[in-house]
Amino acid sequence: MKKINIVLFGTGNVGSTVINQVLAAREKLQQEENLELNIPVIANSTTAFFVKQTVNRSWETNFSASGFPYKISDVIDYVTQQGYENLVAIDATASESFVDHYKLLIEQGFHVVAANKVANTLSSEFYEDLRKSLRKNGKFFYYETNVGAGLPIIQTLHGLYQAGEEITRVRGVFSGSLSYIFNTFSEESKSFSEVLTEAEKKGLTEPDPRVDLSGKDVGRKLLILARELKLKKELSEINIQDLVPKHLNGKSSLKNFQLKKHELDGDLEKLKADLEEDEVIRHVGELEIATGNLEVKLVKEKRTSAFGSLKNADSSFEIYTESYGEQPLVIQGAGAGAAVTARGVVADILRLSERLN
Ligand SMILES: NC(=O)c1ccc[n+]([C@@H]2O[C@H](COP(=O)([O-])OP(=O)(O)OC[C@H]3O[C@@H](n4cnc5c(N)ncnc54)[C@H](O)[C@@H]3O)[C@@H](O)[C@H]2O)c1
Ligand SMILES: N[C@@H](CCO)C(=O)O
Repeated sequence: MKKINIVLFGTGNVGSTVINQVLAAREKLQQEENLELNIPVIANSTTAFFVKQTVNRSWETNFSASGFPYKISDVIDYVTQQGYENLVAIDATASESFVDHYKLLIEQGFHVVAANKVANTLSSEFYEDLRKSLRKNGKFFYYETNVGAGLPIIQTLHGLYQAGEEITRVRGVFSGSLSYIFNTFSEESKSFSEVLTEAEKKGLTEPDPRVDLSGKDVGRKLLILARELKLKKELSEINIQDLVPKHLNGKSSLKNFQLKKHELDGDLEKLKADLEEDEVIRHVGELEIATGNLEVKLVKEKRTSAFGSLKNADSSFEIYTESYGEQPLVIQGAGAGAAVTARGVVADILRLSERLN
């Protein structure tokens, strides 16, 4: 039986769902694939919980009762003492600083699966350095959920690129959160801030929704795709329409933003009032390969158009290539949400496990 040992960082919406999905799939994987997925360590920003083999369905209670403050070195020492094989670190945090541990984890024997987009969107130098470290240590890095949550965007684009296909343009509603927000705001007579609160409660937004509203999250996704296509780009080079007023971002706290988010309502109400009867607002990202132009913006779309008819938290990605010609390859479906994202993380773990002994 092949054994995979998962160390999961981030027990929020996505991370906790990953644990539950792995536990639910364990028996079937053992019987059908001869594969044993264990989760001996789970950790959030302050607390870790270690067990000998794997956490069980009472993990939340056990984590609260027996978790303890930890440092990353405690986790490494523990898995080393236990002699675990096939170690996989899952980054289900949204942390800007957790990625500083990747190199150490890789050097200490971990493969990495990340829902967190930060590692792929820091400087090109960090990006290349991380890949050098993976090659040097014979480790793998999977991050399909970085773009389109559970949708197979990165693997599709990567496969086309590797196969020699000329990709000319990628255009899409990249953000599941903003899709939900603008789909709902365009249709219903609720204020923008009310709809935003709804999206937050449904676990569709980033932990800090300003990361979505500022366009940074979609900017990150564009950058990740651009880098898959070997374009040398930085986040600062993307033209991003920012929906958050300056005084509510930057040094201003998340708490202050939550108190004052109704200040966004005026501008967005005005945009909505300017729509024709057959139009809706959509948040799109565009990547033009020939010019290297990456752009994130709000647009007006006809209700009947491909993007105009999107529902719920659906994302839609149009990939224009030489062989597909005028009609792009389209990938569409829920672009945010804990269940679909966690499923994408579990699928990454399984793809990774196929490459391990
Ligand atoms: N929610 C979605 O639809 C979706 C889709 C695709 C990708 N993602 C990505 O998944 C990640 C998690 O999103 P979420 O909605 O579950 O967030 P969340 O806020 O619900 O959970 C984040 C978790 O990370 C933990 N954490 C923070 N800093 C940490 C650190 N330094 N070390 C260990 N743990 C730390 C927190 O304690 C918390 O448990 C984000 O990077 C997000 O961009 C989310
Ligand atoms: N906030 C993100 C979650 C998935 O990364 C989105 O809307 O797409």
